[in-house]
Amino acid sequence: MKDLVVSKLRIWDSRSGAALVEDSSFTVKAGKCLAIVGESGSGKSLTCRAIMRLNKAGLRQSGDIWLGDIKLTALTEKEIRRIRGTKLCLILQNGMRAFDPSSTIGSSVRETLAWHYGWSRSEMIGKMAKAMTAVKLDDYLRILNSYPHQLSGGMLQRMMIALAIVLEPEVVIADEPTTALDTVSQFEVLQQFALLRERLGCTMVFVSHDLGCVKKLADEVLIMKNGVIVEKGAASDIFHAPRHDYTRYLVTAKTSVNQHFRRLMGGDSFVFH
Ligand SMILES: Nc1ncnc2c1ncn2[C@@H]1O[C@H](COP(=O)(O)OP(=O)(O)OP(=O)(O)O)[C@@H](O)[C@H]1O
Repeated sequence: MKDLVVSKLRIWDSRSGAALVEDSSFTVKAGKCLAIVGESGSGKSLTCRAIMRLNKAGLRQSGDIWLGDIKLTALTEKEIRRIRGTKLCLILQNGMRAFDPSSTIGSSVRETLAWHYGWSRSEMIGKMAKAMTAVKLDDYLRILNSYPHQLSGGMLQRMMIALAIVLEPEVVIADEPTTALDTVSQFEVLQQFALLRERLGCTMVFVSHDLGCVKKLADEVLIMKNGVIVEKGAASDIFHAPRHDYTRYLVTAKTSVNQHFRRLMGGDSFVFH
């Protein structure tokens, strides 16, 4: 396992020249989970996509990104494509957009796995069945034969986690993977992320608006505002001794929402700490 190092990342719109992410530097130690938190439009997704080298053509980026001794920003398109999936895996907010809507889940998965590994069809199904059982997708044949629109958002997210289990990447980047889900599915998917980390020992970058999720998963937290990192540090410090006004605002806002909810529900048991 290797550290993921982002050094002086800058992203801008090549047409307008507008800076979207400015001088962003951070390290995710091997096996640790970094949460990126910030309001809408603060540059969280662009940062994740820059690591994957998946930002749109109209955007430019400078700065270096390393995974151990591999300089991701210097790889050719062919080389980075090999690394996506095997070493880096991106899990998106909307499972519907991750799978081809005109193919069954099984054929999308087979295509991804065949691209990376020379497994036979039965080997692939065997591995996926095991991984799907691990994320509580029990009726695996029915699910593999379904189209994305026939599955719920929570099932599609768990399907992506199952795929990550099979691909065993070194780094999992999850861009708001629970935002589009109802509260029960959010809780279940979050549990699966915790298990994924335990199982693979992978490094994780987890983008979330939800400080409850962040508290559950993250070792380190990075707070972004208007394309700039305003604070970074150990999760416990961010929650208990935030230094920046904006971080204090986020933490206080969460605490007051929780207190309000607690008063409404008449106790602690419903609050997601
Ligand atoms: N392809 C693009 N071309 C131009 N500007 C873009 C492009 N993609 C994103 N942006 C802009 O870059 C800024 C950061 O976007 P980004 O998607 O990283 O925000 P975010 O923090 O992930 O927000 P959210 O929580 O809403 O997903 C926003 O102002 C957005 O409008």
